[in-house]
Amino acid sequence: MNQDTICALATANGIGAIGIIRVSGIESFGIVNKIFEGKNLEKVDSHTVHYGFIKDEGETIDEVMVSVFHAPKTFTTENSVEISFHGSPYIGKKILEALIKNGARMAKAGEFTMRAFMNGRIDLSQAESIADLIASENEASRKVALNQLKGGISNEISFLRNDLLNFTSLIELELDFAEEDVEFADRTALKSLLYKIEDKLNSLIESFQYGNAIKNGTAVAIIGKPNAGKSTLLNALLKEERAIVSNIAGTTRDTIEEILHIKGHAFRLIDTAGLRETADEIEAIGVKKAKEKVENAEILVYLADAGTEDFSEDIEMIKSLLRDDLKLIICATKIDEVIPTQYEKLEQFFRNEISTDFDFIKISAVENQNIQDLKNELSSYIEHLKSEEGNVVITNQRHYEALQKSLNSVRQVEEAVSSQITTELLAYELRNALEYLGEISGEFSNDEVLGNIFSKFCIGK
Ligand SMILES: Nc1nc2c(c(=O)[nH]1)N(C=O)[C@@H](CNc1ccc(C(=O)N[C@@H](CCC(=O)O)C(=O)O)cc1)CN2
Ligand SMILES: Nc1nc2c(ncn2[C@@H]2O[C@H](COP(=O)(O)OP(=O)(O)OP(=O)(O)O)[C@@H](O)[C@H]2O)c(=O)[nH]1
Repeated sequence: MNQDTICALATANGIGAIGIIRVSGIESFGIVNKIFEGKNLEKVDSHTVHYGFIKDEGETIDEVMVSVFHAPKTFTTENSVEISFHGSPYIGKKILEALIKNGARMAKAGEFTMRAFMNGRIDLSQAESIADLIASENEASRKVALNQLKGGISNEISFLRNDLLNFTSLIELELDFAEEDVEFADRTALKSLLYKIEDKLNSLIESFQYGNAIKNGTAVAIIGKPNAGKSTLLNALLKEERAIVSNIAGTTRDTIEEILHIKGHAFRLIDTAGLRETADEIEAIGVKKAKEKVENAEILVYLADAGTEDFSEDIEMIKSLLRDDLKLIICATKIDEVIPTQYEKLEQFFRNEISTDFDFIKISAVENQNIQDLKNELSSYIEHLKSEEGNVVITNQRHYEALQKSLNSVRQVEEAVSSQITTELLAYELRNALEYLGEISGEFSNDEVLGNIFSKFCIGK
C-alpha cells in the first residue's frame, strides 16, 4: 500500500470563484493541520467542513474552507482533505508549496483514481469511466460513462467470467484425478456456456461501433463538384448551432471539423483545410483528395446540383469512393432552381447507375428545404447502431481489444472441447480466456497497462 500523502489542484488551472486542492494519504490530517489555522483536523468528524486560514511560515496565505474525510469511506479510501480557496492559480500554487514543505508530494496524473482502484473501491473499467465522464461533452457520452462507472461493463463480464471459472475449477480437478479418468465438468454444459459467452462477447464487440460514435462522434464527409452547394449546406446545417472548429492534433493533414449535434449525438463534418476554397477542386486535385476525405468517414454525403445536365462525373466519383462500411447519402441540391419533374427523375437515374443501397434526399440549402430530412437520415444511422438488447456499450479501445482476445480464446476453448483435446490443454485454454476476460476489470493487469491508462488522466483526478 502507498504510504505517500499526495496533493494536487482538483479544479481547472485558471481563475475561478473557488479552487480546490485535494490531499490524500495517511498523513493528510497531520500535514494540513500544520498549515491550517482553525480546528484540529485530527479531532473532527468525517465529512465535515471547517472554516479557517492557511498559513505558511507565519504568513496568512488565504481564508479557506477545509473538508475532512476519514478512511475508508472516501474517494481514494484513504484519509483525505479538500481545501477550498479563493480561486487564484497563484494562491493554489502557494498552498501546494506549503503542503509539500510539510510532507506531502505532488500527485501524478490520475493518481487519486489509481489509488481508488489499487485500494479496491472501483475496478479498472470504472476508473476509466471517470476519465470518460470528465471528457463527456454530450448526453450520450455522459450516460454511457456513468453507466460504466456504476459497474455496467464489469457486471456483464464478471457474470460470464464466474461461470467460466467454475468450469475451469472442475476441469482442473479432473487433472488431479487424471488416472481415474473421471469427468467432473459436463462437456455439453460447458459448450452451451461457451456459446452463451460467445454471444455476449459478440454483442459487446458490436456495440463498439455505437460506442465509438458516442465517444468520438460520427465522421461525415461532404463531397461534391465545385459549386454543388457544399458551403451553403454546411451553413444551413450549422445554423442553429455554434460551430466548434477544431484542429485535431496528430493527423498529418490539417483537418478541420465542424461539429453538428443531432439528438445528443455528435457528427463531425469533415473539411480538409484549403480544399474548400479551391474552385476547381474536382478537376485539379481530383479523386485522390476526395478519397482522403472519405477515408476515415463513416458517412458520405454526396451533393449533386439538381440543375446539372450531366451526372457522369458525379457517378464516377461516387463509385470510386464507395466502401462496404460507408453509408451513402446522395443529396440533390438547389431543388428550388429546377421544376419538380426534373428532379423527380434524378433519384431513378442515380438508382440505375449505382447498385449499392443509398438514401436520396432533395434539398434546397438556400430556401432551407428538407435540411431536416438530412438530419434525420444522419440520426437514423446512429439509431441503427444501437443494439436492441442490453444497454451496455463499449466505448473504450482497450476493452474492445480485450473482448476480441477473449472471443478468440473462447473459440479456442470451444475447439478444444469439440476436438477432445487433452484436459491439460483445455485447462490451459480456459485459463487464457479467463485472463483476457479479467483484463477489462483489471483483475489481470500489468504496470505498463495501468501506467498507460492513468497517465492520460488530468493531475488531481
Ligand atoms: N468535493 C468533491 N466533489 C466531488 C468529488 C470529490 O472527490 N470531492 N468526486 C470525486 O471524483 C466526485 C464524486 N465522487 C465520489 C465517489 C466516491 C466517494 C466516496 O467517498 N466514496 C466512499 C464513501 C461513500 C459514502 O459515503 O457512502 C465509498 O465508496 O466507500 C466520494 C466522491 C464528484 N464530486
Ligand atoms: N438556388 C440555390 N442556390 C444555391 C443553393 N445552394 C447553394 N447555392 C448557390 O450555389 C453557389 C455555390 O454554392 P457553394 O455553397 O459555395 O458551393 P460549394 O460546393 O461549397 O462550392 P466550392 O466551395 O466551390 O466547392 C452559390 O452561389 C450558392 O448561393 C440552393 O439550395 N439553391
